[in-house]
Amino acid sequence: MAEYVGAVDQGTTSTRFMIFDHGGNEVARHQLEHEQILPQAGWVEHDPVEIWERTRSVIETGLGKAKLTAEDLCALGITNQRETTVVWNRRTGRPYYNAIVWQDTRTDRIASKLERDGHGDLIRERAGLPPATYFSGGKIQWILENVDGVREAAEAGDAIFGNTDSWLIWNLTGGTDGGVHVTEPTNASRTMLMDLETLQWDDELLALFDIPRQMLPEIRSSSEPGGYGTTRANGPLRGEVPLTGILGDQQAATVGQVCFAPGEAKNTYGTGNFMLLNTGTELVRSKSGLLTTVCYKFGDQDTVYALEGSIAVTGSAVQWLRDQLGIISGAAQSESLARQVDDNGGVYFVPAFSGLFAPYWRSDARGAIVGLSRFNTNAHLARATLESICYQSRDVAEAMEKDSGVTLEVLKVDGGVTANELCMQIQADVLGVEVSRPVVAETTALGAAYAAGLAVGFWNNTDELRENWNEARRWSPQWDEERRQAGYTQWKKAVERTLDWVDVE
Ligand SMILES: Nc1ncnc2c1ncn2[C@@H]1O[C@H](COP(=O)(O)OP(=O)(O)O)[C@@H](O)[C@H]1O
Ligand SMILES: O=P(O)(O)OC[C@H](O)CO
Repeated sequence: MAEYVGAVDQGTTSTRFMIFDHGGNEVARHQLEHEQILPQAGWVEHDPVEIWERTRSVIETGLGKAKLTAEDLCALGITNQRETTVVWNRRTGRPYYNAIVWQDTRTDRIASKLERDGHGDLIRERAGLPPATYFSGGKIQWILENVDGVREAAEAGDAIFGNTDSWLIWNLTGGTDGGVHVTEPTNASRTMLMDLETLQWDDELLALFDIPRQMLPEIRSSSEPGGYGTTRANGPLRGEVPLTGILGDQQAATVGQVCFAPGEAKNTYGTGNFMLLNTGTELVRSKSGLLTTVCYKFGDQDTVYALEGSIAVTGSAVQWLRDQLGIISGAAQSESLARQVDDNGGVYFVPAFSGLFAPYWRSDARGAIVGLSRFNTNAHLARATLESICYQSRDVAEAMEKDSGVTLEVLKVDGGVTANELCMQIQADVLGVEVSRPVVAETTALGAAYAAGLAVGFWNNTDELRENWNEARRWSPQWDEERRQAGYTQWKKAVERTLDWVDVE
């Protein structure tokens, strides 16, 4: 009997392969970054061929590090950056264009026209999303309209779309030689093209973007007992392993954090931040700027939904301090620099590089550093950057409490930024709630492994998974209410200053 489950986590900045045992413990991992292609302001692309090559490499090396073979894996799960759009030719296997990444804002005119033409309410009602550059629908439309030959090929059934889950599964299952073209509801719910209730592509939504239905992958479940397909013996695993789980990365982290009960929430701190609250089988429509999304759909069980607060720029603001400003040499130094001061010295930084996502949804916003005086130093800017991560999280937490009626008592956290102890302390202070980080911080890959392992009976049910979760570290609020409120009031003023900056009409 195979004793392990494998998971590929295809993220915004890197691709990881991880192997877990039955206790949810990490057995091996390998990770490789890929290039961030920034052709002009607001555009962000990835090379899909590079992503597939990195995926092959991390699987081969990860398996080698663990001294395991395909026979040791009972199943393979995939989790991925959501929304990022790949269109490729099913006969040649070649992408027509680079992947257009979720952060890319080139479709701002498409999104604002949808609202202007009065289609916003239909999209909000049926897909659970506001018209925004973030989601895949506009990105597919942009490729159809701007890349030669794609529309004809799409109508002929040759040009097909996928998020990176579909792209990798198609390649892992044989590519041009019988690759399967599938996805599942957590990814599909981020396209603006799926009906949240039927979990099927919706013709009325497809018509708004003029997207031929035959481009789209088949929507299966997130944990598929029969499997979507098996890996090929000539592929990176050198053997046939059933592919049985797919989850968008933020939903995977929710599963990895075992938020299986309504009212349980997690916040993942990576390139951006994503707070998800499990709302059970009830579809809660947000009135406060959150997204309604599918949390997971395991086999033929009822669909579980979530409310999500998506924040575009958090960890990537720390990267900006390193790469564009050069005031730190590595992400971890943001902590030591910020610790040189006791507070932000009056400085607030709103990193609205891609406009503002939840709960504002303002593509006309751009970044601002406000409150500067001659007294301020790099240390204040580093501190303001960490605070911006925490204040943006408070914005979405407030919206979540309003929409759901749930009061957050403890926030489960994960992701790269949670290595920053100061940032997590500020988070507890800004929210006024306990913040808790688990022992296995790689909750995204773990969630994909859980989805895959549940499908093949490696784990019997979600109760068994709960037993694998253990707390590693907890931060308690230290600020008094007056300081908390004063800081948040200033933050809201700073956000106001970023709005209505670019003309998207
Ligand atoms: N010690 C740290 N302090 C602050 N930010 C950090 C730290 N370590 C990593 N990061 C940030 O975390 C992000 C990477 O986290 P990760 O969870 O790997 O992201 P993703 O899955 O989005 O690629 C980067 O944006 C990086 O700047
Ligand atoms: O790859 P991450 O961790 O930055 O997550 C990206 C999100 O899925 C975008 O919606």
